[in-house]
Amino acid sequence: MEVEKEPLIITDKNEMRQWSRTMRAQGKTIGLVPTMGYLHEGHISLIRESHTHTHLTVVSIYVNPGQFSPSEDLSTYPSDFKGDIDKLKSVPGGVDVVFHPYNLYDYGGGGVEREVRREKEVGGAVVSCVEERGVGHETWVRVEKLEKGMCGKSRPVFFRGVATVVAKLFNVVEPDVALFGKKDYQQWRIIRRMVRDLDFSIEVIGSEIVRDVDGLAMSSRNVHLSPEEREKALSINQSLSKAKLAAEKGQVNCRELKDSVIQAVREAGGRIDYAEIVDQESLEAVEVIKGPVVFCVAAWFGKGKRREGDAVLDGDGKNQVRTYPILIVAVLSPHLKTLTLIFSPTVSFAHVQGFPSSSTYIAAPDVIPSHTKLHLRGNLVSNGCFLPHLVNVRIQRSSCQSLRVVRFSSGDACKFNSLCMVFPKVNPCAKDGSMRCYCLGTLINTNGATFSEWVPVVDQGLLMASIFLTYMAGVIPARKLLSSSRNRISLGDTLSGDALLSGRAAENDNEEAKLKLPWEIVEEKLMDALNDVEQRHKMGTGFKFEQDLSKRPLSLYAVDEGPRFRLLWASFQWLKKEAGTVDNVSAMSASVSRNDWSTVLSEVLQKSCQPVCVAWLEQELCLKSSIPDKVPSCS
Ligand SMILES: Nc1ncnc2c1ncn2[C@@H]1O[C@H](COP(=O)(O)OP(=O)(O)OP(=O)(O)O)[C@@H](O)[C@H]1O
Ligand SMILES: CC(C)(CO)[C@@H](O)C(=O)[O-]
Ligand code: BAL
Repeated sequence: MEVEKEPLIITDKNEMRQWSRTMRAQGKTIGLVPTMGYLHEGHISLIRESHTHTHLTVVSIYVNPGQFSPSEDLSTYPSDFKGDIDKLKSVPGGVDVVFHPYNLYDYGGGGVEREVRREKEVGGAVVSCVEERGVGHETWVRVEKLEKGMCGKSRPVFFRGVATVVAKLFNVVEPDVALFGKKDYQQWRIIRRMVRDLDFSIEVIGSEIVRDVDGLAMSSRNVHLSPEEREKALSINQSLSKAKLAAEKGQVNCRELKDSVIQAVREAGGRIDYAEIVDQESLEAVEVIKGPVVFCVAAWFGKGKRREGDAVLDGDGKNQVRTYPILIVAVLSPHLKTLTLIFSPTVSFAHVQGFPSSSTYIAAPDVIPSHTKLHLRGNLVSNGCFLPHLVNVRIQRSSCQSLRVVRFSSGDACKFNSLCMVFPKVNPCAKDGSMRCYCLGTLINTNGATFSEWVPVVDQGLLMASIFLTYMAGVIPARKLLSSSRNRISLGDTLSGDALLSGRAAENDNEEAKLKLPWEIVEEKLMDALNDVEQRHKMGTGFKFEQDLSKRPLSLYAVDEGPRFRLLWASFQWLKKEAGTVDNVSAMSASVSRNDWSTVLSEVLQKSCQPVCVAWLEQELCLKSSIPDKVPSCS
């Protein structure tokens, strides 16, 4: 096992708080990933997400007795602390601290742990294993409305215990950001509400569900499922996927959508706890889909073992392809060896290797883990034509995930015009909702394109979109690393999401940089990148354009290092100019709220994406020589 970083293990609350305060005094930001241990890829995805937001990451491992009633499975909850630490050691980027308290309800001498006989808790009293032990803890946080439905119905003390222990963790760890999985959708919403209502100064981020190779949402309790039960439990995800597809095709009647899921789960031998389509914010049941909703399901399989799953439906049942919460996008061409993918909604990165032929894929983001190497197998193009189709793609990783990929037919190319780009979390300031930008549709004129022309045109547009996302995600090479890691600055490396090479991440580390305004920092980095590229070209170590570039102007080769930085440069100038028109963004940076930022960014992006892409495309298509001699301006 390759050790990335040895986490510091802290068991004492006061020591934990002291560590956090020391780090914060040094200007470091802290991300907290609360867990109950027995870690899997779902947890790891939260850690990766944390890396994109903060300097340091704390993972708490604590099986909280406060959220279990005495009749629930506290005593059989799986645990393997040593195994957890081993997993955490090998997470890319590492974990700084594992907070593993023995008892978070120990206040030093006040309470007495004692056995209470089971009979005492029957009779309607709402008690958790904390009260049962008589430790004297009596303060609970309740998020009164949101906790009522779904899981709250069958587990009356659950959310009270979750909200309370998370509030305690927040007070002990004092994080800047906290990360939760949307697998437990209601829990995530409840924590967000608690943070808002109690004025915690913490950003709560929801992370997409990570599924196992068979499609089952990863979960610590899955270990209790027998292979047969596991197989049956897949009915939740499978029927939810069908319901999601039906909703995307226009089915807005929730009764019918729910019935189809309930029936499928029952037929597989599951006992439904709940199957609800609810408003994403209020969690109130919805009868007809008109806005953003989420379909939550919990069912029992086997002896009291339960699986949960959920699927976010985009509210507007009228739209079809357009309502995919895309992006991305693999841009695949036969001559390419690797290519960077950028996935929304987490704006994460991956290389694609070994793809078989020219194709463009749009992947459903809910099933894509971040930082993933993809290996596409089989002939994905049949009869020279793309059919809208779902295919399974294996991901090269020890724990394989399944990846749903939507292929578009050449006939669907027109639909592509109306595809909206979604920039959900282009930066940590983005709101929970998505920022939409319709720039691609008009840029790519696929009308009348033949099959062979269509792919490169679309590829080109998508790649440019990716570059924008990359820019916005802060993945611009850091100044201090440019010279020392020159040989690493290739298309793949630069976009790999490697925290070391990430402009935003490196920027956070750079004390000097903090003193400057964001625009200046980015400007400097870009200038360095461009100078670096030019120098390497002069020294003959840079990328050589293909001889026949002019014959294939839309080839992806046109977007190698130099052009890519020039596009970023052009984008930057445009963004700067646009930013000036909405207000002086540099000056605003210290004062605007995070939500204002996302609105500003959204507007700026919408106004600037298309013209800058067009300007850049014009520049690049006119390039006769292989060596760029000047930085183009797009104004
Ligand atoms: N498959 C997953 N994808 C994304 N996030 C997940 C996934 N599984 C768990 N999480 C998140 O990890 C955090 C810690 O969860 P927890 O330790 O309870 O694990 P779990 O797998 O959810 O356990 P359980 O089997 O009890 O449901 C929660 O925010 C949870 O939503
Ligand atoms: C948030 C949490 C760690 C609180 O104990 C738990 O409910 C979980 O792991 O989902
Ligand atoms: N992630 C859910 C924790 C629980 O079921 O207790």
